[in-house]
Amino acid sequence: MSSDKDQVRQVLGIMASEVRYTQFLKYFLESAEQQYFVGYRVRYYIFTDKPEEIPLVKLGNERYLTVIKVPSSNRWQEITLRRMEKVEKLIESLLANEADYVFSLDVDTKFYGHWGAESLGRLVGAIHPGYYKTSRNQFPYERRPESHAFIPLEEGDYYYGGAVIGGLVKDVLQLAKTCRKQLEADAAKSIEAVWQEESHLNKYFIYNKPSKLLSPEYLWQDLKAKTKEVKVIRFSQVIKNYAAVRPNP
Ligand SMILES: CC(=O)N[C@H]1[C@@H](OP(=O)(O)OP(=O)(O)OC[C@H]2O[C@@H](n3ccc(=O)[nH]c3=O)[C@H](O)[C@@H]2O)O[C@H](CO)[C@H](O)[C@@H]1O
Ligand SMILES: [Mn+2]
Repeated sequence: MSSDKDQVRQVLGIMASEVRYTQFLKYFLESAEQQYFVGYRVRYYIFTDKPEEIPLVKLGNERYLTVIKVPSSNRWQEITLRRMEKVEKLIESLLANEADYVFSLDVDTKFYGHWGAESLGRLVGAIHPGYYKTSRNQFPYERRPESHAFIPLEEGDYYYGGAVIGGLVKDVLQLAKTCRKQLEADAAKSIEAVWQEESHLNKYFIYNKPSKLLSPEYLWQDLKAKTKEVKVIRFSQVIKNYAAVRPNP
């Protein structure tokens, strides 16, 4: 696959920023302008219940931002659960003919280092920074057989973070659609997977393996101590006061 700049029509970042998460957007966008696909056509899509709180950030040449208003939720689990549905709808309604690649990203994050074409692939996942040293039977996969996200102890390759999902628009659509259906099937049985959409993502990746794995360089957490093995941190979750930013405990 060539990822030459002229052959990539557009790369997109999709993120949810609901309830009090708009406060993270200024740093997210400012740092993305410095690091994320610089030199490519990029369009950010931001889902929010508070469009008036989206900060004005100066965007570079051929970089655009679209705000999509969504209803408010009272449960943070609801917000993350519905990300798959948002990604699916957005790709179906807008992106199919507009872009080649898409990434869904958490907004409570900052870019500290270059993130470019080396991250592109048909289907892209990132290894969760909390579990790259953990053995498989300790991964926080959904372990209740009643859930569609269920993974038995002897299955699975890695534990992937829900904060970074990417790939070709067509492949990300397939992922989002499948996970959305599984989430709905669980909801119909009144079961919510232990890590919501992240649990379903992990299940999907067992049977539909990512063609590219991003190391925890691409998904770090500011609160984690620096380690010898991860030398460059490119994208990292900021430290947040969960009680202050989420709508419920
Ligand atoms: C590092 C990583 O992989 N983090 C994942 C993890 O915890 P996190 O603690 O990172 O979850 P989180 O609170 O950041 O929520 C995920 C994302 O949902 C959005 N949001 C959430 C709550 C809210 O009130 N408003 C709002 O806009 C926002 O874009 C946020 O970045 O587990 C979540 C599922 O449970 C997601 O899979 C996250 O991606
Ligand atoms: Mn997050």
